[in-house]
Amino acid sequence: MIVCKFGGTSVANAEQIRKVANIVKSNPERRIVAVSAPGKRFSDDIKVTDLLIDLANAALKNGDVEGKLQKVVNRYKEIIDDLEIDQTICDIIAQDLQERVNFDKANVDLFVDNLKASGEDNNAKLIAAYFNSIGLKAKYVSPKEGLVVNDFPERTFALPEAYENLSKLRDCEEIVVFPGFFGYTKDGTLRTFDRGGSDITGSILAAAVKAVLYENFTDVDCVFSANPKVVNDPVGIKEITYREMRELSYSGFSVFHDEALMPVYKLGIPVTIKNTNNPSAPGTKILPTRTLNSRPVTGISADSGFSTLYVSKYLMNREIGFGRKLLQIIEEEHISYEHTPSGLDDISVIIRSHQLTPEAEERITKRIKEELQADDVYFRHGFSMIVIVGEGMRNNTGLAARAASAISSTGANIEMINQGPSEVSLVFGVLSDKENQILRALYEEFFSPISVY
Ligand SMILES: Nc1ncnc2c1ncn2[C@@H]1O[C@H](COP(=O)(O)OP(=O)(O)O)[C@@H](O)[C@H]1O
Ligand SMILES: N[C@@H](CC(=O)OP(=O)(O)O)C(=O)O
Repeated sequence: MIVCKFGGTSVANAEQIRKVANIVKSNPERRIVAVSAPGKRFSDDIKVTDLLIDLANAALKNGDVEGKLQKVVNRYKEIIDDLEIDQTICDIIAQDLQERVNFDKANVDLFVDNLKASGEDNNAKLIAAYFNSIGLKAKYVSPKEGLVVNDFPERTFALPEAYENLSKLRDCEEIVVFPGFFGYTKDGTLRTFDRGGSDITGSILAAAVKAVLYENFTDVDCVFSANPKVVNDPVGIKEITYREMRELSYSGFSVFHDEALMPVYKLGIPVTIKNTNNPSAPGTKILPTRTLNSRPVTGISADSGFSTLYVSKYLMNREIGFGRKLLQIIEEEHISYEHTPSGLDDISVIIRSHQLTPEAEERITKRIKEELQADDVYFRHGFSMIVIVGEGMRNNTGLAARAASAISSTGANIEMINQGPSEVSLVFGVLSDKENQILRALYEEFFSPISVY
């Protein structure tokens, strides 16, 4: 049994949904299909999820609810008309959206989650109806039927019982069409995963039914060794390990959500990234292990939106518990951290900037000064992390020097270097203004002139 996930670009309009049906039809092993909300049809288009966030904000601030709701309905209506499926589904979608707009607004996050999730929920109903209209026996299955997630406000994740509950989908006679991106808490509250979280749903389903393969369909032939929107014609990756992919998707390879690897990783279920627009291309295989080739670096990613908290104190290294106390102050603000590069008397904590507010920064700074008697404490913003990843890196000397020299050729200053103990990745913190230039310079250093798949 194969679980497939089709991303927003693969279900953005009627033409794409026809391709999805053909892909599902072409292999009888494809029994479970997770779908996203309609995504971008062209580069300046707006994803349905973003239209829904806009609608939710209008509902919260007494904005143009009717106009924004109609915009969402129109996206579905166009698809329904083109696919020539029963029009009643359009009325069902309009009514569903109206009900969600009238939902309790006491908890703003849960209200927005409820509207956001309708993008995939309604698309799954629509796609199941289309499959049936062309004789492909299919059934819409709601995440209410077992995708149990944890309670608010912690980051959303599937509880262990979700896997047991969803395992029964194995026995479904029809093709299961399952909406991505959300689940329900034990008391029936809807919660979404992070943006891009339909990848996570597909992975949970694959693990639950113990699929032989999780196929993730998107709009590129494979995972490339660098973002194709920044680097011209990057090398395609044929095989990549879970941990290489985890590092790369964490730090900018938006093609696959980093949290989506966990459920399949535990069971060793292989993942392939494939193109809905070119399904015969072999795609990229994500596997527990791979044979190393002559190239030490598998991919280079870059992501912006980082801040650093800098703390210095003379004789910090002698003070037992300094690091723990510092991280506890951050924990008490419900903030997670990414890296902690340190010297003898100073330490930096790298944090995703979206978690910070001026008030939180002030509180943290004050507490570190008062409680830890630090000499110097301040935040800096506007950083990017550039990550070089490869299982072959640990057997290669001089790699960090080559990377540093490529970065310095752009005139950028390296603000931070971090190498994890597994030596599968090397992280450089730089100011964001040179991010793309640095990515291109590093690509040139490690991949040119080789440009074949
Ligand atoms: N290293 C990479 N390899 C392939 N695609 C990448 C990479 N980095 C970023 N991307 C982008 O990821 C996009 C696919 O992800 P996404 O937009 O989430 O698709 P979907 O709609 O299928 O969920 C590609 O169109 C590509 O621009
Ligand atoms: N629609 C949601 C979830 C998702 O996974 O979408 P996509 O498959 O288009 O990345 C989002 O935009 O975040």
